Amino acid sequence: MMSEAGVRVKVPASTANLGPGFDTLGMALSLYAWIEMKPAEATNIHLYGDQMKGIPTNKNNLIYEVAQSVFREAGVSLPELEISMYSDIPLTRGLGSSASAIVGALVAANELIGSPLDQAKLFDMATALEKHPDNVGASLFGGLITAVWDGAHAEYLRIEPPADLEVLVAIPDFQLSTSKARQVLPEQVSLGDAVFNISRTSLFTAAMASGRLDLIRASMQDRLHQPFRASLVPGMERILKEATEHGALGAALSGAGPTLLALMDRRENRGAELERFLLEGLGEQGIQAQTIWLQPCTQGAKTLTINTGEQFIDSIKGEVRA
Ligand SMILES: Nc1ncnc2c1ncn2[C@@H]1O[C@H](COP(=O)(O)OP(=O)(O)O)[C@@H](O)[C@H]1O
Ligand SMILES: N[C@@H](CCOP(=O)(O)O)C(=O)O
Repeated sequence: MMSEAGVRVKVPASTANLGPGFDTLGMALSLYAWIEMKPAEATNIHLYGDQMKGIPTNKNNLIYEVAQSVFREAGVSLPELEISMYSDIPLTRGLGSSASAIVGALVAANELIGSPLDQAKLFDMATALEKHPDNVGASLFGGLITAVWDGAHAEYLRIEPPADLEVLVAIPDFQLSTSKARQVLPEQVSLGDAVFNISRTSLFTAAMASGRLDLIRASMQDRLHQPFRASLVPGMERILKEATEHGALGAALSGAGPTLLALMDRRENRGAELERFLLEGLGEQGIQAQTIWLQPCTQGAKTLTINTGEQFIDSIKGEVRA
């Protein structure tokens, strides 16, 4: 049944790959976007927050287009929508902004028309749009996910991240689109490098599933994408190599970058040292960055209650970062 009052969805950011798990591993993070969607007489798109600059507010908007793909799939016609969105997820920095927008739009549009599509269908649609299941899986299901995609269907397993895991991200002040960061990757890799990554991804996944934070250092290593992307993020190579000497359990390029991510055990008391190391490592290369401490987010995209008369932006004020 159609929800005339509209629906509101909160969706987490995500970090993909976690080093070795290229296009496979993703983890939801405690940084969020909110999307509200209502049936309307004419389409109107309101975007709030500094992160939304430059995003179209007409029917070319990704949220609108994704919503229409849900309606098409469900055989429903709903061409005019009122959409509001606020996001704390920086665009084009490797924190899954496009995945969270896609997942938020899929979940909101589906809920708006009475949820005819199940989660598995939404995951397939999200992966087909994003082209890899890692970010969208994390934003949809929360926690750490390991996923496979055969071009039509995605399968995943969700792992509860260890409770003591903390995440530090250093977000450089420049954008790097995922498509540009994929263009530098080789078409073929050696058997040795494939084995290197399979073994680390397997160990990392098993370590996370069993709470063995001590195994992150050995397993958060990659030869498939980070070495090729290093030239796009000056300072990254040294930071990834030396972060464990400054309190990190391990470090990686977040998604396709340029954000760098370090995992830490919250019982360690070396957060300030690690933060300084990341900022100095980038600063030496002339790159300004913002650091944010985050937690793994255990919940995926969720629908929120809309109270009568409550304005979208007022309703989320207490929760946004800025
Ligand atoms: N809320 C949104 N509405 C419309 N487009 C968005 C939204 N969020 C992200 N995008 C699109 O996704 C692009 C970023 O995707 P990508 O290069 O994969 O980086 P990332 O997902 O790591 O932020 C943006 O440049 C923009 O075109
Ligand atoms: N596996 C992808 C992940 C891209 O993540 P994003 O957050 O940068 O969009 C890749 O490494 O290309």
